[in-house]
Amino acid sequence: MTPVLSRARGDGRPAAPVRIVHLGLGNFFRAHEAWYTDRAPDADRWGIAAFTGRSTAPARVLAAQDCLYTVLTRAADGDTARVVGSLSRAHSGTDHAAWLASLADPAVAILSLTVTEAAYLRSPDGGLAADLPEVRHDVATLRQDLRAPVQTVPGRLMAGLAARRSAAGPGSPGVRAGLAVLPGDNLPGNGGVAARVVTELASRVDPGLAGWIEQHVSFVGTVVDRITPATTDADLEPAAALTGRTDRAPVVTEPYTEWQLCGDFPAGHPDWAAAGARWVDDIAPFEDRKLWLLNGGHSLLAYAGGALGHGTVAEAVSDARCRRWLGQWWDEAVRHLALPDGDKDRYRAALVERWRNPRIRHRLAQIAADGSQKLPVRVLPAVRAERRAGRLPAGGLRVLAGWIVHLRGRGPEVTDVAADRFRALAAGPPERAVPAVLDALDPALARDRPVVDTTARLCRDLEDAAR
Ligand SMILES: NC(=O)c1ccc[n+]([C@@H]2O[C@H](COP(=O)([O-])OP(=O)(O)OC[C@H]3O[C@@H](n4cnc5c(N)ncnc54)[C@H](O)[C@@H]3O)[C@@H](O)[C@H]2O)c1
Ligand SMILES: O=P(O)(O)OC[C@@H](O)[C@@H](O)[C@H](O)[C@H](O)CO
Repeated sequence: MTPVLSRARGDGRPAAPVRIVHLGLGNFFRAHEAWYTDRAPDADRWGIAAFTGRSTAPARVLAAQDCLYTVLTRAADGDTARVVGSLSRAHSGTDHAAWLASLADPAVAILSLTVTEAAYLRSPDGGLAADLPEVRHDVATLRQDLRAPVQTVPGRLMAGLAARRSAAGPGSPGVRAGLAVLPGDNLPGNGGVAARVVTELASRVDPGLAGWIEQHVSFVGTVVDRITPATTDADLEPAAALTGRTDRAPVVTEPYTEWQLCGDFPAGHPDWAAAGARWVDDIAPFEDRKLWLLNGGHSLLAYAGGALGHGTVAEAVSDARCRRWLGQWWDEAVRHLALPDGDKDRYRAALVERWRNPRIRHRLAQIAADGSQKLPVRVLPAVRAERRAGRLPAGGLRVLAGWIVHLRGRGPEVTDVAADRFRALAAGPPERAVPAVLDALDPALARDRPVVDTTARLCRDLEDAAR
């Protein structure tokens, strides 16, 4: 029988001392930040302690193989494998004591997270959604006891930072406080978003902590790019064939990868630049390029392609109708991207190649989730910019129409933090549903007659094409 991955047998690298604590032990983190860390020349000094969201299974499976796992880089013509050893510890998210202790450790320099867009719990104005029951629960709990288990991501971050402040307090003068928070979710200004929800929560619980965070914690903005679909059982065998080891938790990803970072690391960081990451002074153009062209394009394929009956990105992008719609959306979006034309053209061409890779099975259902959180950042900025320029952007409106058709029951099943509200708004004839959904996304769009009429027409066209 093929032996299980094991450091004692010489697989991966020896576990490095923990200097990074990560929340969200998902596939993307393992194919991206942990992979860059493993490839950094100073990897032997930067171990990661990673915590799951809520489930205990990923931590258990990884711990049983010494926290080692295989990254299968899947090109159109074959796989290559790398055993990644940068995870030094894997914890269940339910182990709150370990979370607090890890962040109190003065050797820890970075708190990173990949928790999905929805988990930041933002209100429509971008601040913390303080009225949500789970946020109210965390505020009440933390006011009583800063070490008590909490439910939300902002609550967990705040509790961890409170533990760090206690460890660095006057009683422990030698303890270094400085820490960088490093989000890896697909949100514009993700560093600022994380800073805002955590500080707003802290202000409600312990205003002194909010001030301490401002003084000691830096929030780094990032753009992350590497298509990483959910692993299936069919991926276990190729991983074992390439490494000669049994791995119950391999990750499949594409060869293409990018990582832009912008911000300070008060207590240092691995030499990620040597592994291919790039530090930039202005991250906004890279965010727009990634979120509008890739993620916005993905959403178009998920909703419009899903309505046509496609199940994966590769299937949808092979459909000439979807490719025409993509081109239309991209032509609109790139007019508002502050990057050289050559860069935009290269990114577009690369995207089509990346998505055509038939060996990456990226399910449209995975991408379709949480449209209510994603469309406002992936599609609406370019739609608004086109309207300001006096144009009617049918490509962008088709993404919105696709989502409305999806909410009305076409394509993948609806999974959304606000599913009930948006499904109810999207019910009934398109003439009523379209302005109702647009109004919830942005009231100005619902007041814009040509936008409403065009979106309703695109909805009807898609529903006809889906029949
Ligand atoms: N998969 C990709 O191609 C990709 C690429 C770029 C960025 N991302 C970003 O990474 C995120 C995760 O993607 P993934 O592919 O790893 O998904 P995944 O399903 O493998 O992992 C999601 C992770 O988020 C955690 N999580 C979800 N809700 C949470 C909550 N309320 N509290 C704490 N943790 C929570 C889960 O526990 C899990 O660890 C995406 O939502 C996206 O923002 C993904
Ligand atoms: O993971 P999400 O839901 O933010 O978005 C789905 C995909 O568009 C996304 O995961 C991309 O694959 C990724 O952003 C590529 O870098």
